[in-house]
Amino acid sequence: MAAASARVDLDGKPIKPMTICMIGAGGFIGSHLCEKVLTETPHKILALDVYNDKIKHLLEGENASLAERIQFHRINIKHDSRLEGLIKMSDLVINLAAICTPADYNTRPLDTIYSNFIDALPVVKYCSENSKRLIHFSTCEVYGKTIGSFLPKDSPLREDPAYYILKEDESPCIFGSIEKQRWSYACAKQLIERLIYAEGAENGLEFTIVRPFNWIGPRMDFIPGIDGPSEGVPRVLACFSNALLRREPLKLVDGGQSQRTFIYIKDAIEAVMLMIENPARANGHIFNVGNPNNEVTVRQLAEMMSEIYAKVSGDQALQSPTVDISSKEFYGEGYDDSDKRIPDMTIINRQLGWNPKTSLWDLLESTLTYQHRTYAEAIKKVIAKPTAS
Ligand SMILES: NC(=O)c1ccc[n+]([C@@H]2O[C@H](COP(=O)([O-])OP(=O)(O)OC[C@H]3O[C@@H](n4cnc5c(N)ncnc54)[C@H](O)[C@@H]3O)[C@@H](O)[C@H]2O)c1
Ligand SMILES: O=C(O)[C@H]1O[C@H](OP(=O)(O)OP(=O)(O)OC[C@H]2O[C@@H](n3ccc(=O)[nH]c3=O)[C@H](O)[C@@H]2O)[C@H](O)[C@@H](O)[C@@H]1O
Repeated sequence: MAAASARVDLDGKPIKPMTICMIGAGGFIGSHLCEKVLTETPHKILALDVYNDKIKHLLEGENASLAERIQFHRINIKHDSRLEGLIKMSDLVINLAAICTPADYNTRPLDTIYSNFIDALPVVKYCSENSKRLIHFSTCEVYGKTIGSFLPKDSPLREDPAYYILKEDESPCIFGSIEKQRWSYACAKQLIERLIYAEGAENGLEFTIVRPFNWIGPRMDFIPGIDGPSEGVPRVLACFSNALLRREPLKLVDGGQSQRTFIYIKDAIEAVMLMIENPARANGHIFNVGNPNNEVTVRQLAEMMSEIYAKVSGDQALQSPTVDISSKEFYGEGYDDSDKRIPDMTIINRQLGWNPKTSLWDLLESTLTYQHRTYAEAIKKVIAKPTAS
């Protein structure tokens, strides 16, 4: 009889230890997933990435029992013959590798399309040929714009959830015209989803597709000039954190009217763990993973972050905490935006019984505490440095 403490899945069946090939393990989501897998399960990780700074604390053996279950392979999946061998050694493949910062979609559309579609192809192929289960990270951006956004501004139908809630098995994918190169990312992600789905239908590939809705938290992206390029433009959490740390106004693109639902990375990782350990319930499904209760406009996000940062840093908020900027000036030609993103949670609830827990205020408070602790001193030094005359 199994020990009372044996790990069991949602159907009460014991979970066997597995080897997970995690591609893109050195990124934001990968670093949190590695931490969770190592600290709470007996599974092993083959961690593939070109960088490992965000998982160094796991690799360097501060805790030897964790470090012995993770093996880092510095691999660029664009061109490395070791990829198939590592996939063959695994029970499960998780693919997180991608270019996924909006500033790149319209300025580096070729790299974006190659990264999100072409470079993912061999991963799908090796999984299919070697009968390996695949969890692939897509994006909520595959929904593009809401149907409601095409209605007249004063239409009462805009208030009807049927016109804006995003459902995995019903909502269409609505992108802008080809010259709006913003959609290069969403379109590449959509095509790789379709290919994975077809591999499942025609060749029996066991797959799960994850559509994250703005997961945020510690270790997301970089702070320009500190642990990333000075001219780099990360996603909104890091852009706003950078401005707060430097005591500069937060830039609101096109007035900050777009709406997003933000979810705490730690809540989202719980959902991924359920997918990993419940293949019978997760295979063949596409899952929205987001927090429908945490909706704000980008302007509201900026105001909330300014208030919370003042609290955690002890510094007074700026008199004018935000400034408007056009999308053309901020991102360049070809930018476009998703108007509103609220995930429908029916499928993930039914299959995995998962729900997000953390409020926007709480997740911003813990994330901004981390940002302040990690970066405030470094920023002070950079600002104090005399510039060459
Ligand atoms: N964070 C979110 O809220 C979010 C939302 C929607 C979708 N996603 C998707 O989730 C995945 C992970 O996102 P993230 O936020 O952790 O991004 P990230 O940029 O922090 O992580 C991606 C990692 O993949 C690695 N990588 C990229 N190309 C590679 C290559 N050719 N070979 C090896 N490694 C490579 C990068 O070095 C990086 O460490 C992406 O596919 C992204 O599109 C994330
Ligand atoms: O996170 C997600 O779910 C997906 O959405 C993101 O796209 P987006 O939400 O548009 O990217 P952010 O950089 O986080 O921007 C959010 C909003 O803030 C705005 N913004 C961004 C930065 C800034 O300084 N100011 C500002 O107003 C943007 O224009 C946008 O409307 C990225 O495409 C991916 O990481 C991911 O696939």
